[in-house]
Amino acid sequence: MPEVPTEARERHALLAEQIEEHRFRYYVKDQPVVSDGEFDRLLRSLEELEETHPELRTPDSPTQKVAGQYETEFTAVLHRERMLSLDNAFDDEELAAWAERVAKDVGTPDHHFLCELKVDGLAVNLTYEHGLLTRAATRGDGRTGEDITPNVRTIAEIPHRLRGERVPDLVEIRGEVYFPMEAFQELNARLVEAGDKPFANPRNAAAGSLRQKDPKVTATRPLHMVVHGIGAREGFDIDCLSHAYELLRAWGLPTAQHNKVVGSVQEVREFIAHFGENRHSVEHEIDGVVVKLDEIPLQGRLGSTSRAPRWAIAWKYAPEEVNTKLVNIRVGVGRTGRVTPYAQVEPVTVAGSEVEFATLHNQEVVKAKGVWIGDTVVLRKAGDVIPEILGPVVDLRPEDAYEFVMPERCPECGTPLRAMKEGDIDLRCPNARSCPAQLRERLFYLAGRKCLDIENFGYVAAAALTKPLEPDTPPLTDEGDLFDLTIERLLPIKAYVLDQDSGLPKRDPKTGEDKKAMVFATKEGEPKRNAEKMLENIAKAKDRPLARIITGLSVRHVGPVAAEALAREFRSIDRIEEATEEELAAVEGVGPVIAASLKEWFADEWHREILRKWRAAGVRTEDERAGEDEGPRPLEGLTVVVTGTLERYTRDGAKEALQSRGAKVTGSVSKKTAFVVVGENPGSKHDKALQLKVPVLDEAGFTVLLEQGPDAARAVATGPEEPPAAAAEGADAPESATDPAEKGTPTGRTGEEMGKETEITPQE
Ligand SMILES: NC(=O)c1ccc[n+]([C@@H]2O[C@H](COP(=O)([O-])OP(=O)(O)OC[C@H]3O[C@@H](n4cnc5c(N)ncnc54)[C@H](O)[C@@H]3O)[C@@H](O)[C@H]2O)c1
Ligand SMILES: [Zn+2]
Repeated sequence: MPEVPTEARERHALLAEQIEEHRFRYYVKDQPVVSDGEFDRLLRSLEELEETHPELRTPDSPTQKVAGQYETEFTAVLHRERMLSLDNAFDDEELAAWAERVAKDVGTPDHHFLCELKVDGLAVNLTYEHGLLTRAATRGDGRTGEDITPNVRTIAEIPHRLRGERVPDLVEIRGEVYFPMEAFQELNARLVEAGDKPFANPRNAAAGSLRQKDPKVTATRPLHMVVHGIGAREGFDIDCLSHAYELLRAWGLPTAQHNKVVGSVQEVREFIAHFGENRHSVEHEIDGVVVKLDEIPLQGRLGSTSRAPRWAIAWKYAPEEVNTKLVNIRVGVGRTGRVTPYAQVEPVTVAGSEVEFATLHNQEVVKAKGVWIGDTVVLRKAGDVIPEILGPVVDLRPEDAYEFVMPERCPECGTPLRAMKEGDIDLRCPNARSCPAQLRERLFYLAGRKCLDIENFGYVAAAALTKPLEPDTPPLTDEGDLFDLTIERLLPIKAYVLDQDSGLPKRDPKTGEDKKAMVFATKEGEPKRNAEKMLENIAKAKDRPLARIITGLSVRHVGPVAAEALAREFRSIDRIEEATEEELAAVEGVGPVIAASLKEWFADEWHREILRKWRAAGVRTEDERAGEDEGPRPLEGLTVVVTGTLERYTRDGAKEALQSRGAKVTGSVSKKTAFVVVGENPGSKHDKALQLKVPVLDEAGFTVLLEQGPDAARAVATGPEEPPAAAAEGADAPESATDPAEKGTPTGRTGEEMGKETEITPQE
C-alpha cells in the first residue's frame, strides 16, 4: 500500500482541526464564525482527501462522527438509540446514485420515498415514558447529549403528556427546534439593548435560546418544533415512518405539514424543485429536503454508518446566507428625500448573484442589529428579496470596528436632515427641489417604466443632467425644463458615471479611479446617437397617458394605482389641483393620506411652476377623453390582484386591461379581494388567496373576466363558489406602505425604477 504523502497528512490534520473548532463554536457556543456553506465545503474537502487516501479515514476523523463530544455546562445524558446526522446530495447525480443503491440493497421494487423539508434549527430528542415527557436532550455526539429538559418544557408546542389512546410505554421523539425569522430581529434588538451579544442568524438564536442555563430565559423566546423522526420505542409497532407521524400527531406532537410519500426518484425531484421555488412560503426556514425510505423494516435492512443512516439523504439548497465583511455603512437619499443607511459589504455571491449592498432601512435598525463597521456579518438573500444583513459575528469583531453614526447633513447637498413629522423615525433632506440626489432619483423615476418610459434615459443621464462635473450649472435644477432640453445643452456635459444600485461612481477598471465621461458627445464632439434618441424619446413622452404623468410627479404616496384613480376621476391635473382635500379623499383608491399629500404638493410654488413649464412644452395635463362618455365599466367596484407571470400579458398590460374596465388593482390579497389572477410561479399571494378563500383565476379565467365579466369568471375560478361578502363592494386594500419610493433596493430605490435596459452608455 502506498504511503500517504506527508503533505496530504498535514492537510488532513489541519482541516480536521479547523472542522472541530467550527463545530465547537457552532454546537457549544452557538456563535459560529463561518457560514454553513463554508463549513460544508471544508467537510467536503476532507471527504475528498479521504477518498484519495483512504488510510486517513480513521474512526476519529470528523467525517466519521456525529458532531463531536464536548464538555458543556449541561448534564450529559445517554440517548437510548443513537441520533445520527445525514449524508448529503449536492446534485442530481448524487441523489440518483443514492436511490439506486437503496433500490439494490432493499431488494424489492416495492418501496417508497418519504420527502420531508429540512428544517434549519437544532436537533432534540424527547423521551416519553408512559406518555410523560421525562427527558429532553440535544444531539451531542449522537450517543450522549445535553440534558435540556427544563428548557424544552417551556416550548408551548411540545406536550408534557401525550394524549389519546394507545400511548406507548416508551418512545424517543426526534425533531428540530427553530426560531422564526420574523422574531429574530426583535430578539437581537433586545439583546443589543441589554448589552448582550446578538445572534448571527435564527438557527444560532434557536440553539442559544434553548441551551440557556436558566430556563426562564428560554421561556421568553418564541421557539417552535417540528418532529422528524423516532428513536427507541416500546409498546407499539409501525410499518412506515409516514404512518408513525400520523400516530405522533394524534398524540399531540407537532409533526410536519409538507411531508409527501412518493414512489419514484422523479417525484422526489419534483418535490425538491417545488420547495426550491416556494422555499419562503413555508412557516420555517428550510435549508433542504430530506428523502427517507418510508418502510421501517427496509430501513433496518439498510442500516447506518457511524455517522448517518443509509436509508436517508439530505438534499441541500443553495445557501442563502453567507459571511462577508461590512466595509461601510453609507446613506442614500431617495426620491422623496428619505435618507436611508445601507450596508456596503465585500462583494460576495449568494443565491446566484453578486451582492455588494444590503438594506439597513434606518438608523434604528442599524442599532438594533448590533452591526459595527468592520464586522464580519451574515448576509442573507432570500429569493427576489433585497439582500439584508442578519447580524454580526461578534466573535470576529476587530479592534478597530466602530458603530455607525447617522450623519446630520445630507451627504449630497449638505442640508441638515430632519424628521418631517413628529415621531417619524425616518430622516429626510428637506431640500426637495434641488438636492441633486433627490432630483436625480425623481428624474430617473419619471423616465422609468412606470411613468414616461423614456428610452435611452437612464441613471447615468439623470445624474449627468442634474450634477455634472462640467459645465458649472446643470441643465436641470428641477423637472421643469426636461422637455426644453437641446442637444447644444447636452454636448458639453461631463459627469461621473454613477452606478444605479448604489448611487456611487463606478470605478474605472484600468485606473481604479471614479469613472468620468463625456456623457452625450463623441470624442469628436458630435452628438452620440443615444443622445439624439433620448431627446426624440423625451419629445414622444409628452403624450403619455395622464395617469403616468401624474405618477411621474413623485407626489409622496401617489404611486401608479392612486394616479390611475385620480386620472380617472378628475381627468385633468388642473381639476386635481382645484379639488378640495375632502373631494380628493373621497375618491376610491385615494383616501386621506394621499389627499393631504397632494394638497401639500400643490402648495409649493415650484411644483406649480413645473406644471406651467410642462404645459407650455405641450405635455399632456388633461385626458382627451375628458367630458366624453365613459365606456362600459363591467368590473367597477372589484378589487383584483395579479401575481406570477402571465403568458399573453405583461404585468402592466394586465393591470391596464383591468383598470380600463373599472377594476381596482392592488398588490396584496385581503378578504376584500374579488379575484386573484395567478400566472406562472405565483408565490405567497396565491397561498394567501387559498387561505382566505378568494376565487383564483388562471390566465384563461382572466380572459373570461375581461371578456365576459365577473359572474362568468366566478364560474371558472378555483376556490369558493360564492365570493366573499365584501368583494363586490371593492373596498380598499389593507393599508400598507403605499409610497412606492420607500421600498426597493438596498439604497431605498424601488425595483420598478431599476433595471432599465437601454440608456446612454458612456464611452472612454
Ligand atoms: N457554520 C459552522 O461553523 C457550522 C459548524 C458545524 C455545522 N454547521 C452546519 O450545521 C449543519 C450540521 O450538520 P449536521 O451534522 O447536523 O447535519 P445536517 O444538518 O446536514 O443533517 C442532519 C440534521 O438535519 C436535521 N434535520 C432537519 N430536518 C430534518 C428532517 N426532516 N429529517 C431528519 N433530519 C432533519 C436533524 O437535526 C439532523 O440531525 C450543516 O448544515 C452545517 O453546515 C455549521
Ligand atoms: Zn440633499
